[in-house]
Amino acid sequence: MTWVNGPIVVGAGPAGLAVAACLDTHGVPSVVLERDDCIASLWQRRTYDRLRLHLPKQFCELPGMPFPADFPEYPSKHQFLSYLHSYAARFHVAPRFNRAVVSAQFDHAAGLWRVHTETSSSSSPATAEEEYIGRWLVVATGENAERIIPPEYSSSGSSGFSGPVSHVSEYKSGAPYAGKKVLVVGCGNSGMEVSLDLCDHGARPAMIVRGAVHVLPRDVLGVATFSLASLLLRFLPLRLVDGLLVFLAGVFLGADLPRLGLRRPTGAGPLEMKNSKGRTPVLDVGALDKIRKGDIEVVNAGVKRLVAGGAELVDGRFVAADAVVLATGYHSNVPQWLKGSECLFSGEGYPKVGFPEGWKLGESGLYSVGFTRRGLAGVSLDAVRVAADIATAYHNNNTNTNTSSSSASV
Ligand SMILES: Cc1cc2nc3c(=O)[nH]c(=O)nc-3n(C[C@H](O)[C@H](O)[C@H](O)COP(=O)(O)OP(=O)(O)OC[C@H]3O[C@@H](n4cnc5c(N)ncnc54)[C@H](O)[C@@H]3O)c2cc1C
Ligand SMILES: NC(=O)C1=CN([C@@H]2O[C@H](COP(=O)(O)OP(=O)(O)OC[C@H]3O[C@@H](n4cnc5c(N)ncnc54)[C@H](OP(=O)(O)O)[C@@H]3O)[C@@H](O)[C@H]2O)C=CC1
Ligand SMILES: O=C(O)C(=O)Cc1c[nH]c2ccccc12
Repeated sequence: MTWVNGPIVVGAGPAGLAVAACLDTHGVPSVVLERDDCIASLWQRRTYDRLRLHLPKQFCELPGMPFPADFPEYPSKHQFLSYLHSYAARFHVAPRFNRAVVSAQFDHAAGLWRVHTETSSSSSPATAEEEYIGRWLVVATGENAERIIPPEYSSSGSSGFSGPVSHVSEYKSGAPYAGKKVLVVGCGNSGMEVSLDLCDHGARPAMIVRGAVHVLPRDVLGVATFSLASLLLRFLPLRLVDGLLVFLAGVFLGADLPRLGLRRPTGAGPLEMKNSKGRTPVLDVGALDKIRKGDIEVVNAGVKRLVAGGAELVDGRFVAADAVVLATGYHSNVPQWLKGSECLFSGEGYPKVGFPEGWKLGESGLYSVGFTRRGLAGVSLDAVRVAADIATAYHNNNTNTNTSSSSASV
């Protein structure tokens, strides 16, 4: 059992690093528990080679340390990772790796959090278990903790398809797919960008687009669309900004998107959709051109099941494929390990109280960082608030403890 004098932070992605760094600047020690063997494992292990930040860098930096001045407006994943390594070093964040939190529960009698971890190593079949105990628990496991594999693509849902079926989190580049027909499922940023990458590597992608999607230009006349939106949001209501974004998309991307198979949702606009449903608008970095040229085929139907040589669609059609890449999204894993806090976290693993309040959850010392569907900017906002709140309690607590212990010793 390990007593933690300070908060226990679960997850060493940007959110865990940011909150631990902010705590450090407040003079509060913390223990960061990470299931993987490195920081920012989503970025390091589960993303493709060509990935760049798709918001301008000023919206993606963590509290207390700007990106190096020579970074481009949209840093590459390698640049982002080198920034994160420097960030962790600068703020003395040294996570405990290979510790997957399997349960965390508040012990009401003791007024403390009890956190259990498991370590499985490839060299030994035995699983090591540990218990950490502390007054505060910070959930920083992210909105993208687990990949989504829809049932029609699971081995039990498919019959006779012999090609590889993988999730986009395993995709590095299109090189192994050269000359192959690849079914890409999903048209979020991952599906669009992987389809583009497959084209660039001489593969032939067909992209399953079963619903509607907001596509925006990443930049408009050299200005980042996101910067423009952030500026407009200072003066105008969200609905109006969304209307302007859709108008700009029509002007700069063309009015033929529905004809290409990319229908825009009729209800919520792009930012409203991001905030309410977590569905990020696609920021186009070149896939649209490839769709227009016919290099990426858009298939407007869901898949019923995978069969020999391809996929049977729900409308009865057949699409040939040698391989399938699932760009079907991610989900939070908080309900799997956070016990007894169902009144605070939804079944989907998000705080029940929405932005901007969801960073502090109840009175038991439970906090969350990175669940506001606002990307890295949201992470930073949460981290600053959480660290300041915990620091106040930590320093008050220490003052009281010191006073009582010194008076006891008198
Ligand atoms: C491909 C991709 C690109 C993105 N690009 C951008 C972008 O350009 N700009 C932007 O603002 N946002 C972007 N995002 C949003 C993304 O959510 C953030 O970039 C960021 O990674 C969120 O940080 P996080 O720490 O909350 O989550 P993560 O980066 O997912 O980190 C969570 C950490 O918790 C660990 N963990 C999970 N469960 C456990 C457990 N039970 N026990 C211990 N550890 C655990 C994980 O291994 C991981 O290291 C992108 C997301 C994806 C998937
Ligand atoms: N920085 C960058 O450049 C990048 C950022 N990202 C970010 O990562 C996060 C995750 O993105 P992404 O991986 O694209 O996931 P998303 O959740 O954004 O998209 C999932 C896609 O899969 C589709 N889908 C889900 N289930 C099925 C199914 N059973 N059959 C057919 N289609 C299905 C969805 O369509 P439907 O609407 O029909 O459910 C949707 O199009 C986002 O926030 C995104 O912005 C991702 C890549 C690059
Ligand atoms: O790329 C992502 O996943 C992000 O979460 C970044 C992001 C936060 N808010 C947005 C609004 C529009 C497009 C991207 C984002």
